[in-house]
Formats: sequence, C-alpha cells, structure tokens
Amino acid sequence: MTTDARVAARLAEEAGRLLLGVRAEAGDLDPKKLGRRGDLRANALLLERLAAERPGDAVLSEESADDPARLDADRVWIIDPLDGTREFSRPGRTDWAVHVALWLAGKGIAAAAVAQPALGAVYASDDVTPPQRRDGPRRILVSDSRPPAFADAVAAQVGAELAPMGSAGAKAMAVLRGEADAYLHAGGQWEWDSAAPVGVVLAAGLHASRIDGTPLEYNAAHPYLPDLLICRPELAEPLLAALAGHARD
Ligand SMILES: Nc1ncnc2c1ncn2[C@@H]1O[C@H](COP(=O)(O)O)[C@@H](OP(=O)(O)O)[C@H]1O
Ligand SMILES: [Mg+2]
Repeated sequence: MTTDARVAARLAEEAGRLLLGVRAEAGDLDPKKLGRRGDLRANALLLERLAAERPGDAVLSEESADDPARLDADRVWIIDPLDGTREFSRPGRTDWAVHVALWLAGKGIAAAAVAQPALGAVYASDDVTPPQRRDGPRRILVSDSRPPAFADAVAAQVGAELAPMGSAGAKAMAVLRGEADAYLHAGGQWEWDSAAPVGVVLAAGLHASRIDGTPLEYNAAHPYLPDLLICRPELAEPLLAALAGHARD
C-alpha cells in the first residue's frame, strides 16, 4: 500500500499542477477572483483525491466547513489547498504553496508534504534532509503583509536581518533549503497554515514550536494556532530567549 507520506506528496503535486493551470489561463482576471478560483479548485481536487485514496479519514481544510466529527477521528488530514493566495494572484510570484498533512491521534503530524508549484518543488516528510549552513548574515523570514511587531527587536538581538516573504509553506521551505535560518510568525494563523510545513521541517531535523517554546498541537476544537517559530536547531535557544523578552512588547 502507498504510504501516507507518498499520498501527501502526490496530492500536493497534483493540486500544484492544477493551480499552475488556473494561473496560466487566468488572462486579466481580477486578482481576488483568481485567488478564490485557485482556493476552490485546489480544495475540490484534494477532497476528491483524499476520498478516493483514504476513504473514511477525516479532513480539516481551510476551504471547507469544519466537520466536528474530526475531533473523535484517529486520522485527520489537515490541508491548505493554496497557502499564499495573495501571492498566487500576483504574476511572477513563486511564494505560494499547497499543504497536505496527516494528523494521527496520540502521535501528531505523522506525514506531510508541501508543494511549491512555481518552483517545481515538492517536499515530503519521508524524503528530506537537513539544510547546509549558508554563508552570510543570519536571515529570519517574516510575513510580507503582517510581520510580528517585535520581529525587528528579536532579529537585532540575535544579529539577524529580516526578510519578507509570502506563504507559511514557502517561508518554511526556504529555511529547509538553507536560504534562511528561521521563520517567525505571530499575531494569528490557523492549523492548516503550519501543519504540513511543520511536519516536513521536523522530519528534516529543524526546530518547530510555538514562540514560547511549547509544542505545536493540532486537531484542536478551535483550530487557531497564532504563532510559530521554525529555525535551524542551533538557533532555537537564542531565538526563544530573545522572544521571551520581546513577545509581550
Ligand atoms: N494575523 C493572521 N491571522 C490569520 N491568518 C494569518 C495571519 N497572518 C498570516 N495568516 C495566514 O498565514 C498564511 C501565511 O501568511 P503570510 O503570507 O502573511 O506569511 C496565509 O494563509 P492563506 O494564504 O492560506 O490565507 C495567511 O492568511
Ligand atoms: Mg494558509
């Protein structure tokens, strides 16, 4: 039988291919409509493929009504069919992603994949390696539109520069590729924004936690997970120490 991680990788890749097509045929469609079309079509494809590949599993999707049956389920797919909708609808941007994660009761995120279709890349939890250390100054990625208020102070404390980028998945995968040292977020986010990126980076040996250092927990009744730190393991301690001093600012 195909493993859950392979299913996640294949579905993320398929949804990514569909999204590239939606973008290619968009013409001069209004960006908001293009984003919405991408969200809905990718969601429909993922739901249909999950129902075929893993019938009986529950699904928590950004783009579907929440079915509370997932709270009693042992297997829940947590999906964001198009993360970085805003960037997807802007020509030339590559910072958008498809997230497919599987949560298991008592285990947490057990399989995950993130596709970055505009880069032709799919990252999966069963096939990742830790990044090589990059030369140059430390770099912390933050939201393009909603960077944490205290990010400047935290970056200064650890001698890092900040760099904006769209999409939680794109930022996490940039850390995985070694293009940045950390991804810091606060102020609001949902489980589907981080489940698959966190599953992939943890499998590669990177650090991922809440900004107070506690574990990220998924399949909660209210699936709101407002903050996140992903970083190279050796940076976790200094970054969490800096965050402890600034996150209440
Ligand atoms: N303050 C906030 N509240 C809720 N969601 C947020 C948020 N800040 C970022 N997000 C979500 O996190 C994802 C990455 O955001 P960003 O690009 O700003 O880093 C986006 O997901 P979607 O594109 O799936 O909506 C965005 O909506
Ligand atoms: Mg998202």
